[in-house]
Amino acid sequence: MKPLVIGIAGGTGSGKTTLTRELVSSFDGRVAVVYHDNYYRRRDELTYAERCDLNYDAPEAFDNGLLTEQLDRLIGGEAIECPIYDYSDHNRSERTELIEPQPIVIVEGILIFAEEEICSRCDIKLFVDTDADVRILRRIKRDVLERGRSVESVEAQYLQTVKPMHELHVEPSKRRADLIIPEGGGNLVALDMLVHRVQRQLDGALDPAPRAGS
Ligand SMILES: Nc1ncnc2c1ncn2[C@@H]1O[C@H](COP(=O)(O)OP(=O)(O)O)[C@@H](O)[C@H]1O
Ligand SMILES: O=c1ccn([C@@H]2O[C@H](COP(=O)(O)O)[C@@H](O)[C@H]2O)c(=O)[nH]1
Repeated sequence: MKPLVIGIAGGTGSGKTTLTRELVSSFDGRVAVVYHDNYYRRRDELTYAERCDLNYDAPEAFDNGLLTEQLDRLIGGEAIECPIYDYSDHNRSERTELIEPQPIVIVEGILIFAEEEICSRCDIKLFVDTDADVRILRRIKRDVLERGRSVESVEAQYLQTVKPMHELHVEPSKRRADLIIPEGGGNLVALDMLVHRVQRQLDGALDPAPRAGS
């Protein structure tokens, strides 16, 4: 049977990964996760300083051809060797990760609904909605502690690219979502409803992607 593909989008720091982890633990062993971030383009031709100045919040920053090709293979029941991205180096690492096919495939990333070819492959589209001030506070903390950045660099990047690209690409893509979840994985009511819905689809009690009026 074709796996159920769940897309999880939302701004940086909104809580996408937290929601993804909640779903993975709710459907233990039955979920494959594909992070759009792992498909940032390889930029070996640039120096580290040049890579620091790139715009990582526009759709062109990603190798969407590779993502859709690998996603289709996963949906078709094949394992994939997914690239692994190194945020500290602003480049794709040499390592890959084996992802086995599962009944549920989660695709997560800030811009997945801004890309028709990814959006159209998602049976359930979730958008995690969190206020911008909360997101930037979380991002400063995470980027300094986990991604090797200074507070000054996070501030500069946020004002130069992250915020304008969020307003141009991420926020409008919210319209394509089936469900908007305030605060993502911290929203226990939404999580509970979502888990029940996914379970019913796995049980075959619902059409794969039912639409109003259909
Ligand atoms: N509902 C929440 N309440 C408090 N902190 C949260 C909540 N959701 C996520 N966080 C924290 O915010 C940070 C960013 O969350 P994460 O899920 O990684 O966001 P994203 O994947 O959208 O960038 C993490 O440190 C996470 O623990
Ligand atoms: O080299 C890079 C690649 C990406 N980023 C930033 O990452 C976020 C997306 O990750 P979230 O986990 O959704 O926050 C995006 O806003 C990019 O700006 C980076 O800083 N450097």
